[in-house]
Amino acid sequence: MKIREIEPIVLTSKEKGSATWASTMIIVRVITENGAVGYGEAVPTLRVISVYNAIKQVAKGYIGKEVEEVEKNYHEWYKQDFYLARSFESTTAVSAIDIASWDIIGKELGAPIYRLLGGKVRDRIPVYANGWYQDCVTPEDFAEKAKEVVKTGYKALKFDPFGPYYDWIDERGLREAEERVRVVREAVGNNVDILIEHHGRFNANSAIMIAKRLEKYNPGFMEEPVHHEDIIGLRKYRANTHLRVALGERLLSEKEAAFYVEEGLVNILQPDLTNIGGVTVGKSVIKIAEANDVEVAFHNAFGSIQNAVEIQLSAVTQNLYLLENFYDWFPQWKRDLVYNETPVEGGHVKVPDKPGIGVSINEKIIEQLRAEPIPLDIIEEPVWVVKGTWKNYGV
Ligand SMILES: O=C(O)[C@H](O)[C@@H](O)[C@H](O)[C@H](O)CO
Ligand SMILES: [Mg+2]
Repeated sequence: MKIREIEPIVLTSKEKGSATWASTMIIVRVITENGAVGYGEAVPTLRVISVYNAIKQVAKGYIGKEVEEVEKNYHEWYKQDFYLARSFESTTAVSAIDIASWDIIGKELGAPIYRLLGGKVRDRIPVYANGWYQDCVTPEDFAEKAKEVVKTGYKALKFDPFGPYYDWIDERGLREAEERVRVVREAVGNNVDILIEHHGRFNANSAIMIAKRLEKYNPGFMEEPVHHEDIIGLRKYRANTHLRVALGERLLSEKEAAFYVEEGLVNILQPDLTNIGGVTVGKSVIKIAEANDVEVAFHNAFGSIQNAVEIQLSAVTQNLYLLENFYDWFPQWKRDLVYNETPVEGGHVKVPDKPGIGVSINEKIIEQLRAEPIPLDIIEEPVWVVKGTWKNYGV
């Protein structure tokens, strides 16, 4: 089936997400010559306009191609683009089109993606909570909300306890971060995994000081402890702490993921199907991790189509640690977009059996919330921060 049309669509609403960049979704609708329709999702961040335009450019390479030939189509674009693995805009565009292609293939064959990839190894996906700590500043704020989260059945939660500290941290920052983590540990008990998000913003020395302060609370992992491209710093960090490192949300290709895994720089890999190359690249990255005793916890911070396809891949991942989950902190419209077909129950999501990405798309929501891509305003609290945890801090 030849691809006839590829349409990028920006969705946004007055009802916002828990982080600024999560308030918008960029989705892609792929239509074949015989009228089959599939959906994918791309990453918004601060680059809504450039991603929207990148999808239009990448589409030129996919229109007229056989939708089933996902491997060939990916490599054809890799060859054309030249800078593919260096361009987030291009890889997220390819990823979204690839996801939509798999959606179409699954729908044509009447099979969910997990069946096309060898079948599921589990029926329910264990998830961890993120996005739950909006407006938390004091240790008590964090403890109170953490208690509510575990009450609903979550066995793991992630948060960033470092407020507006950036690049380096001082004694006050260390003490306050420790206090937040200490009270959360006390609030949730010892059977819940506490996952520490650094958002890739510290130099190695500060990250090492943080690790030493927090190790007594047994964090499940330390995520992106140093700046993304600081491989020297990451090596230094690895040499100075035994804590497990999680990273992967900014990896843009199979080779890049292989490098981190094979160099022993990561314990828990967090590939994001919406920018690493979709299902086509994602399925082999899982295998690279598995062969090297690295667990997988897909990065899943944007929208309900990303969530749906990552549930499918989590179902086939033997070495799955957890799937990230914002679902309970999504604005309602994101749940409505997939008819709320993937709710979290008792810290798990049931793997849906519908074909393709496993959920149906509510076209009415698309028509209601479709928006022009516009530049986002730059405000003090960066787009990746869970709202209200930075600007109210008072440094
Ligand atoms: O691991 C993650 O989920 C990412 O680092 C981010 O996507 C943020 O957590 C999100 O922006 C909320 O702050
Ligand atoms: Mg992260």
